[in-house]
Amino acid sequence: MKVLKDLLYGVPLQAVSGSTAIGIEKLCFDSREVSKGSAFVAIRGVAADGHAFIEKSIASGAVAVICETLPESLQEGITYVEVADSQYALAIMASIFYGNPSRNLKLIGVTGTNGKTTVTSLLFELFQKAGFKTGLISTISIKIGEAVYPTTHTTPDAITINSYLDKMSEAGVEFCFMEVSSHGIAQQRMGGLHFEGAIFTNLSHDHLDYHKTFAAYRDTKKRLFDGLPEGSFALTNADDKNGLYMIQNTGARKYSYALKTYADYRAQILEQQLDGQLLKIQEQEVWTKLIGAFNAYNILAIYATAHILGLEPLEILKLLSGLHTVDGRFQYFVSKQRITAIVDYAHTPDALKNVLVTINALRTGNENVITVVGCGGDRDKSKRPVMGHIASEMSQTAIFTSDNPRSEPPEAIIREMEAGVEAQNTRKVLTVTDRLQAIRTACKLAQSGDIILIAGKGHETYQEIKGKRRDFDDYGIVKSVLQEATS
Ligand SMILES: CC(=O)N[C@H]1[C@@H](OP(=O)(O)OP(=O)(O)OC[C@H]2O[C@@H](n3ccc(=O)[nH]c3=O)[C@H](O)[C@@H]2O)O[C@H](CO)[C@@H](O)[C@@H]1O[C@H](C)C(=O)N[C@@H](C)C(=O)N[C@H](CCC(=O)O)C(=O)O
Ligand SMILES: Nc1ncnc2c1ncn2[C@@H]1O[C@H](COP(=O)(O)OP(=O)(O)OP(=O)(O)O)[C@@H](O)[C@H]1O
Ligand SMILES: N[C@H](CCC[C@H](N)C(=O)O)C(=O)O
Ligand SMILES: [Mg+2]
Repeated sequence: MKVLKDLLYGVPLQAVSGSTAIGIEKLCFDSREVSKGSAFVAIRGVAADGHAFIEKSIASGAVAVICETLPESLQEGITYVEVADSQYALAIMASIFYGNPSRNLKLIGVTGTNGKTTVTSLLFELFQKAGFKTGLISTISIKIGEAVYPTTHTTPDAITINSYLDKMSEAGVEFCFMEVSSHGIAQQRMGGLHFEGAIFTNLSHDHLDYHKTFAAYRDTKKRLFDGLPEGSFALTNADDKNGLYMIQNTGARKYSYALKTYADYRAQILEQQLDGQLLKIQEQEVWTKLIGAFNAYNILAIYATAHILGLEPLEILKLLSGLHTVDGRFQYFVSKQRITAIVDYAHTPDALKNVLVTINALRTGNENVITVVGCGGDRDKSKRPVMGHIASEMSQTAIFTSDNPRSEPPEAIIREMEAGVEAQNTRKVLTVTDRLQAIRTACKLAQSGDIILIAGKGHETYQEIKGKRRDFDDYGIVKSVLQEATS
């Protein structure tokens, strides 16, 4: 059992009512999770205000309440702690509750609009293969060595993060690679963590529904680097126009990587084909199964990180060439009819453009590119016309369909995508609201040699419509449709 006053060490307090020398069995930020002996942290969120659930949490057994505003009437026998920032308090308390596990291993955070899952997952694979016990916290899953755990967020809440870091530390994990989303930073989910280093991939349009302006989104990402402890490292993409800005105020050791400009770590693309590309990294050639300029950046960031963390260049290059593509990231197969189907998690304008640039560079003649794409509901609406524009401009046929409409009418989302299509491209666009039918349509339209891109959902195994999730797997579906066509 933990003692409340120990959990509050380092949390700026505004007022305390009751004893802090009490035992705490469980730490919660959701009243529905509270049980006897819990400390309940009330958070003002986007949809609700945790302060409204203080009484409910006490009725469920909470013995301490941490909040930004004390309730008007205080209950006897309950300890109330007023803090300026509940989210920060939760993060610090969660770290202490689990014994500050981030200090028992080397934790490396990866942030940026695109490439976080790719970079963290491949660093995980590389360090495992190099013989280290390794951990991963990513959009797809959480891993501790060979053990795999499902996850709901790219960056989980502070309690979940610390509970997994604790498990990792118990299992003897030496390195943990973790995706750091802008929502995670804004909500201080990493508040009490000790980072060994952080990596910046790139910055482009996303999540403006939440951050409102691009500058606010950018500055949220920068906070990860501003907060790095002394002795840690900050690695940035010097080709990205915000790359140097990200690390300008950090106290960490600074490193950069780039394909175009001067940087500590440099790479060049020598050859490119569907099953891989040949890169030159720091004057050494290496073959990788991951294609596209965007993946050259990812591979270079991985090389630089492994080098900064002490691996030998030749060993890194050998391991890099053995890395597999990440689920749902440029995951492809070629059917018997010689149709190439690619499933990719491009759900931002920049990612969609990068993937289509890569695909178009693979065309040798008159092959058609058929893109099936939609945009998620209840999320950044301003990316919809931009993605509609890119898909119609860079494909011979674009089939606009549903992604995860969530609570929005799918047709309304598609209308917003259509608004970005230029007049000369409208004849290239088909609308098939049902994603399964859209994939079937693409398969029917494709001729031998053509390339089908199914973008936006990547590894996801569900589709969320009107708040309900049903099984859905882009890769499994396109594979079975194309195989049925030949059987
Ligand atoms: C908009 C957003 O990010 N919301 C996250 C946030 O919720 P919130 O604090 O706004 O929650 P809220 O529903 O307003 O409720 C406020 C408080 O009241 C509490 N409550 C609520 C109801 C109740 O009965 N009792 C109770 O105590 C809630 O637990 C909460 O503490 O904090 C929660 C706990 O950490 C998250 O689960 C939740 O993620 C929602 C589900 C979500 O969809 N988030 C997405 C957008 C997200 O975080 N995405 C990023 C990826 C972005 C990227 O790819 O770059 C991610 O890291 O996954
Ligand atoms: N370095 C990169 N630069 C630009 N685009 C990229 C890069 N790496 C991957 N992409 C594109 O972005 C998509 C998502 O990649 P990935 O899942 O690695 O990003 P992420 O940052 O983890 O995304 P999320 O914010 O959803 O967690 C890929 O499917 C690909 O289309
Ligand atoms: N990490 C992204 C995932 C979007 C994936 C897309 N398929 C959608 O549902 O919008 C986000 O939180 O916006
Ligand atoms: Mg991710």
